[in-house]
Amino acid sequence: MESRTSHNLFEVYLRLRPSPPGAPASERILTVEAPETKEEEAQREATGVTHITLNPPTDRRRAIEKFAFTRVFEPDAGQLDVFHSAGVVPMVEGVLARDGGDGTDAMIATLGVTGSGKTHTMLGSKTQRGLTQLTLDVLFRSIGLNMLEGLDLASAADSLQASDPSEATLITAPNFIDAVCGDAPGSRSRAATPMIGESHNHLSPGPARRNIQRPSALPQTPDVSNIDLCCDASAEYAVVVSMYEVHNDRIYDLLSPPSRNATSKDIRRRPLLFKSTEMSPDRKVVAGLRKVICTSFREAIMVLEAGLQERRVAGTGSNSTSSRSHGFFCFEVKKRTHSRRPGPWGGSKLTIVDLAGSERARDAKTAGATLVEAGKINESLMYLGQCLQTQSEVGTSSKPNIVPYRQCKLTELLFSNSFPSSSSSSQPQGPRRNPQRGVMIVTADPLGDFNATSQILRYSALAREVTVPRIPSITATILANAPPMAGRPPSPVQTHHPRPFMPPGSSGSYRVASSDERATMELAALEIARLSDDIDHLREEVDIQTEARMTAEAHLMSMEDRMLDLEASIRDDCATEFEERLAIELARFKSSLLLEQERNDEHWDRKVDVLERGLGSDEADDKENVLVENLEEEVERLRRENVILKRELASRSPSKRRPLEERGDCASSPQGSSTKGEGVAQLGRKMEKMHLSNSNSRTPNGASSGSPKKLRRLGNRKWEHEEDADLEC
Ligand SMILES: Nc1ncnc2c1ncn2[C@@H]1O[C@H](COP(=O)(O)OP(=O)(O)OP(=O)(O)O)[C@@H](O)[C@H]1O
Repeated sequence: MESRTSHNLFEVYLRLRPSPPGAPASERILTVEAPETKEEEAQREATGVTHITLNPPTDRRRAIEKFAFTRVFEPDAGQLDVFHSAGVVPMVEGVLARDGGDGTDAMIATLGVTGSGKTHTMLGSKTQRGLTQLTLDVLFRSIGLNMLEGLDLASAADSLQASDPSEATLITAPNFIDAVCGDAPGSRSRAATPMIGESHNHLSPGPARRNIQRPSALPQTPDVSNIDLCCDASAEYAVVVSMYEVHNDRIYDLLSPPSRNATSKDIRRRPLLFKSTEMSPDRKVVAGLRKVICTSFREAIMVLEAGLQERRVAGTGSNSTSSRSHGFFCFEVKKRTHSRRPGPWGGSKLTIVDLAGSERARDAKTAGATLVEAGKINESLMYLGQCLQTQSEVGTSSKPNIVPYRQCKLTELLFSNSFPSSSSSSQPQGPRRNPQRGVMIVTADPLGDFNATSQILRYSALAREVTVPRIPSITATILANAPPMAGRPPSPVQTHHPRPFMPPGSSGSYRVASSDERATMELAALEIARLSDDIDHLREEVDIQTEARMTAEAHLMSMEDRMLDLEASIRDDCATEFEERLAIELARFKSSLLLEQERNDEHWDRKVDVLERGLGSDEADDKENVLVENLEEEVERLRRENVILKRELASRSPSKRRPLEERGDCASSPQGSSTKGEGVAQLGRKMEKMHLSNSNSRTPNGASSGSPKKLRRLGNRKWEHEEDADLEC
């Protein structure tokens, strides 16, 4: 079996946890086999142990499997052994990029069954440092004097914030620590989670959160002060820490306090988005995190402790050590040229991942929400397993290997930086980043659950071989039915190691049987062997089917959850759209109502106009009527005057009695044959005519030659003269 290493995704190491003292060695399911040849021994000295054997429990008839890893750490391996042998130091060197440039991202992750030692490996214990502390110690020590100083921090914070592509809120470590530690004044108040894109002064204390205790003494062992790496001498550095967890396929910030719902007063954590940014279109980032700028190892450890506490409390509601979520601890090593006019910030990041432990729902006896949670964890680990298996199949498969890492948040976060970034069309000049270097430390308990351990090993091993197929122990079966041999206890070896079928009688230790009996026994043995084979087959089938059913159930649960989410979002969308449309329709209705009102008003205005105009024409008619009345009055008056004049004429001398006839009556009767009666009637008509012509030809000053007043004022001489003329006629 060839163990092969991958340079693209992860180097996979297996770490066996020590067994409790007094545990029976016979129950060990994982063993490291001793080298059988000198060559094997030499190779082991050079590379260390690379294979592990998985022995099924004795009550099961399953094949013995052998798994290959980059290296297997036996139970006695300490934290420092793992730190050195897993190649953490070269990874830190890659992140520091001493020869200039941005460096290479690094990721160290642990994978294993619950209780197998993942957290112990990554975070250590009260007395021992884990890989995280050791790595950070080396990192900060190596940066040394090139670390940004306190005085420069204020100005650097702004530029760090500006260069961050993840819409994060940056805060300095002293302020963050003051806000989260129980001894900080005013730290008891809980402020809201900053919104995405929201920023506040990174020098002011950020919102307070759960109170944590300042650790009085941090573990000092193992000591890594002898490891001294070089950093880029021409650069100044800052370390930006962010922490988040993946729980039920959602990402939550561990450095932001949960916000309190305004209405229900519930404390809620807002899930974050994992999205592409303009600055790095082909690389995704977790958007909206809170990040803390640390300039010393101690600060980084304090921030780490705060995030871990949040993870414990938020994940389980208690300070339980069991990880119910996948924890991501990111240390972005920012660097820029160290000169009077510093250049832009670049750098790379080191991510430490403490994955949740896989657990068999049947064995863990979980129920309800915890079962769903366990289902989600198992589902995400199954997807991770698929990705890792793709890596192990690279050498054996002729098909192009596409890592299916987009199936869940966990694998997206773990693998999205594992491939070289292609410069996008929008940024053709953009820097081309190296794929991250990844180390996966698989932890296993040699005394742990066989099925769970077997599944994890199958997922993660670089290669696998079924080395010793277990043949049913036919002889043992037959011998078990045979009468015990006198004076000799049955050997335990017989139950563990297959032996070829020995026909009774070939050895003196068996009783001599007749040929018939032998033939029957041989047939029986063959039948038993066949049945045992069938049973083995069926058992394996059942195991596979059970595993598949559990996976399907977990998948179903997650799908149901997604459906609910989808339904909720569709409902939200529908409600929003309905409200928008309602608002539009209301606005339209209001505007048409206004228009209608305006039209009505206009209509009424026009009606009023018509009415007014109608009333105006009536007035004109009235004026005409008044004029007619005036004329009638005038005629009446003239008639009266006429009567008066007639009376006057009648009272005058007979020689002067026909003055009016002189003025026109003679014209109407040129023959002079008109009678006296006709003359009087004509006079009346003349008078009316005269009056009308007077009224028509009235001069502006009111003077008229034919005015009756003037007529009245005519002197006697005139009348006489006129009368004379009449007479002449
Ligand atoms: N290599 C080791 N040396 C000493 N003790 C260990 C080692 N590995 C694990 N342990 C102990 O085993 C216990 C369980 O380990 P740990 O909490 O690290 O498991 P885990 O895999 O992180 O579990 P979970 O998935 O539930 O978080 C702890 O008490 C730890 O101290």
